[in-house]
Amino acid sequence: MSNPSLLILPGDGIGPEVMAEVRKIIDWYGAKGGLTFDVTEDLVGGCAYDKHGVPLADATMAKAQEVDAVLLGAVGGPKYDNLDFSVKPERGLLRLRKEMDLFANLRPAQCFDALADFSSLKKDIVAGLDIMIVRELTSGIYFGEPRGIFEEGNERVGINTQRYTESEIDRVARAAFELAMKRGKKLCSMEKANVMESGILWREVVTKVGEDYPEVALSHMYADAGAMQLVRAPKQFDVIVTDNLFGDLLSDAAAMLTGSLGMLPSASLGAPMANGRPKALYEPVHGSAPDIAGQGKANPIACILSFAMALRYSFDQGAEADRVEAAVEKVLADGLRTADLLGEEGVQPVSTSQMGDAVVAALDASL
Ligand SMILES: NC(=O)C1=CN([C@@H]2O[C@H](COP(=O)(O)OP(=O)(O)OC[C@H]3O[C@@H](n4cnc5c(N)ncnc54)[C@H](O)[C@@H]3O)[C@@H](O)[C@H]2O)C=CC1
Ligand SMILES: CC(C)CC(=O)C(=O)O
Ligand SMILES: [Mg+2]
Repeated sequence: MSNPSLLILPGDGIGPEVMAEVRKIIDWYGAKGGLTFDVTEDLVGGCAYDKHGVPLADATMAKAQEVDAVLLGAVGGPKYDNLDFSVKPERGLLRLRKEMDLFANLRPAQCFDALADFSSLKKDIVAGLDIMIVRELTSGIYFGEPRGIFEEGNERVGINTQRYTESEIDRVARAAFELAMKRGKKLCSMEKANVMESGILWREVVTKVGEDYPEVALSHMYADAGAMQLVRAPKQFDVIVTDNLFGDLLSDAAAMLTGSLGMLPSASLGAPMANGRPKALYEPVHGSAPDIAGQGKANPIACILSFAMALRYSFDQGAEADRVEAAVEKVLADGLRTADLLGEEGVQPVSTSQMGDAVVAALDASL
């Protein structure tokens, strides 16, 4: 049987820095962990634009469609801010998500015990936190038409369109209910049905899908109140399902409950392939962090935990995913902190690479 295949797209800014640490873990699995992956690497984002004039070459897109899973670092940066929107680095990532049809973006926010003191919230509010945000990823306002900047009378108008079909809502709702069934059997759906027709339809369809999952306690919240509840009492939630834009915002906010944006992984999943596993792309929730890029300051844990999600969802290696997560937990419990996790007096930060090395050492110790 052939090895599982991985396409690695490090991208821009801190993307290559955090991905280098994931490569150490992939190498560790090849050498000692009994799992060998066929890895190919390619360009996405600004670096792809620099080489090909587009943020995602067709050949890279085709590779992404063929492999068992894609791992992505981050895209974008100030160098590309004034590019025409059609070739901006972020469009490369949007194209991957759309053409791979990765409609369910799983963004788990877990507060490791060692970081409970470091969260933006008080310790008792976040200790033991383990919630899952399911963000719809291939539709909504990031993709709806019409979009653009148009002339209207004697001024310009910027337009984006929030658009959801029933089937788009149905499939992401089902993914969220399935997850809720495996977790705490509680699902909260967030939209703005009070002011948006797409929100009204969202609520109707999620409620209908809920009839197929009578064991799951379904609730609905307006997304603005949901944002407030997320920082007031996050442990009231188990699984949250929401649209593309609200999910983008709520998951960055949830990251700070865990201590840092550098802690939040994600899995973007589509329909099952012939082998029964979903089409999938794994990436940290954070961006290319131009303010710290090239300085060895980036926290690689979000990217490492994204690889753990790949082990779980694409490679049927739940025990190995647990092993990687336990290794991360150990290095944090040992007191290692990248600069984004510093708060305590007198603690010296470790570099991106030292954090990756420590996780590999913890994997060694786990054998
Ligand atoms: N999935 C992706 O590739 C994403 C790309 N972006 C792009 O990234 C660029 C920068 O966007 P920003 O709004 O600054 O968001 P960002 O997520 O890159 O950074 C926000 C803040 O969090 C910090 N941060 C992020 N990741 C970190 C890590 N691993 N370790 C330590 N600190 C970390 C940064 O230093 C910065 O202060 C933009 O071009 C944006 O479009 C933004 C979000 C997601
Ligand atoms: C295309 C991305 C830059 C949008 C984003 O912030 C995200 O998906 O988290
Ligand atoms: Mg985002």
